[in-house]
Amino acid sequence: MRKIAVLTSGGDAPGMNVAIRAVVREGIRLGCEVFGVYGGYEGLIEGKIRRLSERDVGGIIHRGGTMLQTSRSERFRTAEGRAQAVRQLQASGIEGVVVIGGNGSFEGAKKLEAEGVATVCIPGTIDNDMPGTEMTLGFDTAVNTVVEAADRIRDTSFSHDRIGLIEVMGRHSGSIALWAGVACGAEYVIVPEIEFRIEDLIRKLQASIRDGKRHSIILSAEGVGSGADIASRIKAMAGYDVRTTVLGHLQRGGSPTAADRVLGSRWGVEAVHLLTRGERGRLLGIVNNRIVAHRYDDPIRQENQSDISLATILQNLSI
Ligand SMILES: Nc1ncnc2c1ncn2[C@@H]1O[C@H](COP(=O)(O)OP(=O)(O)O)[C@@H](O)[C@H]1O
Ligand SMILES: O=P(O)(O)OC[C@H]1O[C@](O)(COP(=O)(O)O)[C@@H](O)[C@@H]1O
Ligand SMILES: [Mg+2]
Repeated sequence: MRKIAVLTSGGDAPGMNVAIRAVVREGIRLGCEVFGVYGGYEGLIEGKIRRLSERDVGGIIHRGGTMLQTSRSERFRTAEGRAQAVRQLQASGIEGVVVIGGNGSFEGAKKLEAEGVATVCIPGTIDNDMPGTEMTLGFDTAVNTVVEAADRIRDTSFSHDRIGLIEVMGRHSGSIALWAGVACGAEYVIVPEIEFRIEDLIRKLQASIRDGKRHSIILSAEGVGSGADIASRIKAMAGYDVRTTVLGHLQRGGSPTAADRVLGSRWGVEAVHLLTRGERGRLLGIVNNRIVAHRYDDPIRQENQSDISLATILQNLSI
């Protein structure tokens, strides 16, 4: 395979640029022509494809977002849209595509593979909700961003004897809330994977207050609903002063952590090696710090889908 392309799709994630850089530089090192598709699957349909040099991916290793930009493409969900995408690749003589994205993008990559295009998928999403991997690209950075914010909110919550409720991202996943919750010493975490009873939360807050601690940090994942609604219910039932912060897209940007930079580099290089060896239809992952490549048609185990044992640790360590 001599012509390969790389694209980013779905929600952006810190570290996507690192993976793009690795695909381009390793591809060229091995004698390939490497193309960037601009704007995810939507850009592919529109033929926004440009050859990239090693220099074109200089100065991006430390930058969040994706230099190729991304999209959520309704057209790519249709057979006509995908047929147009395949035609665009054929017109440029591209035989293999590295797709960097989340679970939706992975579904798209499987469809592209079924249409005859060789694909390898790199799990890139802050949500950490993909099968076959203990970690997704961008998750570590997002967790660190949340921890930094939560530390700041704890400072002011302590000063005012308040409850700080922080709503974090995770479309259907509590992973960010669980990891950041343990890391910032949160008193409570509310995630879609665990049934939430507001009475339990209020009992815990009351016990803290009886014990002389009058501030607490609660992390709620967006998948359980609005943090502001939960805060209103706490106020209505127990009368506590609760301030809500929705971190939102703050969590999606920013410079990737070293862990994400190393992961993105390893996956980018591996994706190129697979395609140039003719191994296609693979979803990359990391398990026990080893890079793995699952075949799309293998039953892919979820290695670490929201480790809810973290909620028990958090519960037992917070007082
Ligand atoms: N079942 C599917 N078939 C074809 N394309 C899909 C499918 N699911 C998702 N996609 C494509 O992948 C894009 C990104 O998916 P999305 O779920 O929004 O983000 P992410 O990949 O970050 O999880 C979608 O906008 C769509 O173009
Ligand atoms: O970019 P948008 O459209 O605001 O989407 C927000 C969603 O994207 C995420 O930030 C990341 O999810 P994906 O990587 O799967 O797209 C979710 O946590 C959130 O629910
Ligand atoms: Mg997703």
